[in-house]
Amino acid sequence: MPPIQRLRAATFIGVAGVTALYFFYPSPSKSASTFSDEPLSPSHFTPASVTSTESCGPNYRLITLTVPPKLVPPKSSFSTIWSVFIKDDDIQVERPYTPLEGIDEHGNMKFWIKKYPRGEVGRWLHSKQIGDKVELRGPLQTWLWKDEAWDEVIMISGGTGITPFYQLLHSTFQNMPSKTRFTLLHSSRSPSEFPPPEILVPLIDHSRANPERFQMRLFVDEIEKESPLGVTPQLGRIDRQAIESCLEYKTSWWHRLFWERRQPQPPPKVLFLVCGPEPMINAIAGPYGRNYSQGPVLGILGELGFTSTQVRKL
Ligand SMILES: Cc1cc2nc3c(=O)[nH]c(=O)nc-3n(C[C@H](O)[C@H](O)[C@H](O)COP(=O)(O)OP(=O)(O)OC[C@H]3O[C@@H](n4cnc5c(N)ncnc54)[C@H](O)[C@@H]3O)c2cc1C
Repeated sequence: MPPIQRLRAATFIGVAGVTALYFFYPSPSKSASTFSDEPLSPSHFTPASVTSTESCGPNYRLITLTVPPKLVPPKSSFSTIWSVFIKDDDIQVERPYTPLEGIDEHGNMKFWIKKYPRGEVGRWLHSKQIGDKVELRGPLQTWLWKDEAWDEVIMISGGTGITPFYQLLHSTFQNMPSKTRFTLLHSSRSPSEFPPPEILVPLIDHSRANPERFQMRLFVDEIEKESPLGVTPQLGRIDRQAIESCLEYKTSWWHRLFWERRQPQPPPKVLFLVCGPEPMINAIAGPYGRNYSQGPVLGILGELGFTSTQVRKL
């Protein structure tokens, strides 16, 4: 074979080998071992049992997975906001899911899980019955919440994107008092796709009891029936006006007139957290960068002049 052909053949074999290695070599996470007597950890899988599974709308289920209480690590191992990887044993793929209220001392974790028509792990989890075993590993840090770092936190979610925000709010409401003010703007396609009462009722109750600390607004693309739970959602997408209205300073006129004029206040430290389907993230905060890095702040928040230190895409 002439040298040029030999070089071409060697290059072809090299490229094919690297490509095959990329696709077929097991990643360390998926091939992590399973231990049934070691505490829950990100580095190995732990068997959990399905202890509850209930339908809440055509494509949604609330599923509780339980690990033996002796395998629950100390509370200090879990920092809000965290998730676990759940492994679909049939095809050996894993996806992250967010325990709504973290984990309790009995080893229970409750999840709100959506099934997509061609989605692998969501459909597999929906098919599981009480008593079935599911392997999971974690906790994995989705994003680390630091109390007192922000005056105002504005969370914008679509669909199951509300789950990390529910975990954050559930944990901060329990650990009162925090001075941070929270606003949640959540959007679903229609009222029948709203998060279930287990998620919405505690949030609505908290916003009614503590309006100065927590406000929430629900948005829908279409209204096909009366909204549940006595909340009136706004028709349409979360737009620039909805976001700007969260930023209006919420104090009485006499406070502004007599107090702030004498004591000029520094601007509040505002943080935006955004979680949901990609088109929504793109419109609100601009697309992710390569390999799910944050990318620049574009979209509505970019237009409003917010920077990467003030915006986090989860
Ligand atoms: C940190 C983190 C926490 C998460 N927590 C939760 C949670 O608590 N509950 C939950 O239900 N999901 C959660 N997710 C999403 C979850 O990990 C999976 O991406 C989702 O369940 C789809 O996986 P799948 O295997 O079923 O579908 P795949 O096989 O990955 O996708 C198959 C099809 O579904 C479509 N699809 C997949 N995801 C979406 C989407 N988000 N929007 C629109 N179409 C989509 C794809 O376009 C594709 O056509 C979380 C994701 C992250 C990163």
